Amino acid sequence: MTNQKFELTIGWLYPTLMSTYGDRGNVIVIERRAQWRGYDVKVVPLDQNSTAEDIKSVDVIVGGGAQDRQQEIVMRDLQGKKADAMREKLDNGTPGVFTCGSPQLLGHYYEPGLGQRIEGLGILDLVSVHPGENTRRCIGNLVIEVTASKLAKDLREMLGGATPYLVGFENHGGRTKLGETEALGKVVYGLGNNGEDGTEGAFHQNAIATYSHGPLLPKNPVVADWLIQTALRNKYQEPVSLTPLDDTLAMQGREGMLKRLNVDIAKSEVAKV
Ligand SMILES: NC(=O)CC[C@H](N)C(=O)O
Repeated sequence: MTNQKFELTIGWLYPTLMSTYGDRGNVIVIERRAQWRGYDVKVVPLDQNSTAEDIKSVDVIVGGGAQDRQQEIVMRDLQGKKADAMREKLDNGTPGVFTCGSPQLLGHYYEPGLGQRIEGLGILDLVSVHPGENTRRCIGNLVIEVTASKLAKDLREMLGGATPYLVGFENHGGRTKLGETEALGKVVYGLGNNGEDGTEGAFHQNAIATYSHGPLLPKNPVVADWLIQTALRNKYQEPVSLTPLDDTLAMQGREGMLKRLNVDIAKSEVAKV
């Protein structure tokens, strides 16, 4: 089979409500990296005008960060059949990347600094609470080592045996505590889920949840390729290997950031910020 046959549909959650923090970059990176390899790509907004069928039709899902007010509007819309469709997709291994406000909504609930608790979809076993408007926001560069076992193994393989580190930028008031859901990784620099237990993000089947904006994928193109590869394998039920792309600039950017943060990834110790 030639690459030309592959078609990839990206579902983008609430583009106008959940793009406050630049996570649109994740959609662009998946789209471009798939196009550069000759695949046909469609980007489908999954929002107030969409149905549960639209959610079911996509191969990979991207959800960005949002402010508390927008999260509430999204959760009111994402009910009933749409919620069921999201649950079914993620439980069955549709890959996705969900940043900050999105994972808060995929958990059991999010308690904003002001106002009522927002019930989540409960797909991820986690809860998020904003400790109040007068508390410090978690803002700054973030470096994590991916520890979620399946993802860590795949990324390590794709990186030729190197330890998978992700570089990003966090900006959140909410603190997340994980239940049974596996963490995405451990914090090497920054605060992560709550600034206390050293965990960052969550991983469920093939869904990546993270506090890392940046956006995440331009800074960590290997994750974009993992999402594309997983989506195509699921869809076509056959092994898919992606043509390598020249990521020299992204790699230089990562090196520069690690140097600036004084993170020695060889030691992988939790750095204090
Ligand atoms: N960056 C975000 O998505 C912020 C999400 C959330 N409202 C918080 O401040 O925790």
